[in-house]
Amino acid sequence: MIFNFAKSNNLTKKFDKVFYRNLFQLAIDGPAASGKSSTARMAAQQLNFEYIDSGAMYRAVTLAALRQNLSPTLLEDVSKIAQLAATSHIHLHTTFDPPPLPLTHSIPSSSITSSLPQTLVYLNGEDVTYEIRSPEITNNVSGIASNLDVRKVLVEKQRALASGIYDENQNKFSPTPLIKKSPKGTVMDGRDVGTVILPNADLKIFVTASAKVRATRRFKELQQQSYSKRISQIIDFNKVLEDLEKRDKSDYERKISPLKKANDALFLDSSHMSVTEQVDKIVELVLKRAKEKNIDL
Ligand SMILES: Nc1ncnc2c1ncn2[C@@H]1O[C@H](COP(=O)(O)OP(=O)(O)O)[C@@H](O)[C@H]1O
Ligand SMILES: Nc1ccn([C@H]2C[C@H](O)[C@@H](COP(=O)(O)OP(=O)(O)O)O2)c(=O)n1
Repeated sequence: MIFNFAKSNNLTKKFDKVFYRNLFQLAIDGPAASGKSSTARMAAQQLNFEYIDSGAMYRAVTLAALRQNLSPTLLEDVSKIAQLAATSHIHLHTTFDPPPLPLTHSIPSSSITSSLPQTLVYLNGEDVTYEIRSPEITNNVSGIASNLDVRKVLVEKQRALASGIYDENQNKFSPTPLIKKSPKGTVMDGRDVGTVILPNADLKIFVTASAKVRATRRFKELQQQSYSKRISQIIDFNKVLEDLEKRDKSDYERKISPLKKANDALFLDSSHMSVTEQVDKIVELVLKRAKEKNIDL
């Protein structure tokens, strides 16, 4: 099924007004490993907000495309990838109380993050949470994300998700709001949330850190993943840094929706901040903005 964009646009506009009148929208953008998703999830937990990981949706489409041997550089494959983005059921579920990771003697206790919130990602009902973080997907996602047709489809779904009118299980837009629990707002992170997806967000934060700091974070994350999967794998820091800089270049320089700070976004350099400090700062900025705008959180 291909979405009727004109129709879904009208729906989005209509319910943006009705449903989001009193809900807070927080947009967080920034380069890879700046700490967007982990801190956005923790801030969402503290604020009772819904969390939407827009990057996970690009990753899920990349996985679907690679499984069908489709390449974003081949003209004949491009429309097939956009079609896959439209027809795939991508379901995000953030759990604030995840089950503990399997313990092995080789995991340093400092690296166990089981008490942190996690976002489970389902592609057509299959749990692909870990698969979409593999180096193969990471190295191919920029090519898919720079495709205009894919972006049109996913931006539409992301806006509808933030407005509570997209049913991820059915892959359908709904005429009535779907969020069953009552979050006080939405936080979405990505590259174009403040500039394209939610241009009227109540607060926009552009978070970054130096490439070396970000590569160190990714390096530690990859080491931890190989511990928990019980595989001994040599991870080369210079390769992690090189891949990250390559992806930065592609995210910043692409023609469509490049990674860019929105004019009205606040800049947050997390190079010298701990995760807790970063979360506290985000929560503080949200509470301050909500007070200024008379939004009751
Ligand atoms: N301020 C911080 N200090 C140290 N590590 C951090 C910080 N913010 C995030 N991290 C860690 O860095 C890694 C990448 O963070 P993540 O939130 O996935 O980044 P992004 O979503 O921007 O790609 C994660 O392992 C996370 O726990
Ligand atoms: N709103 C978004 C979110 C992500 N993307 C692209 C850019 C990134 O290279 C990929 C993956 O995003 P993701 O946030 O998962 O990547 P990192 O965790 O920051 O490494 O998707 C995008 O183009 N627009």
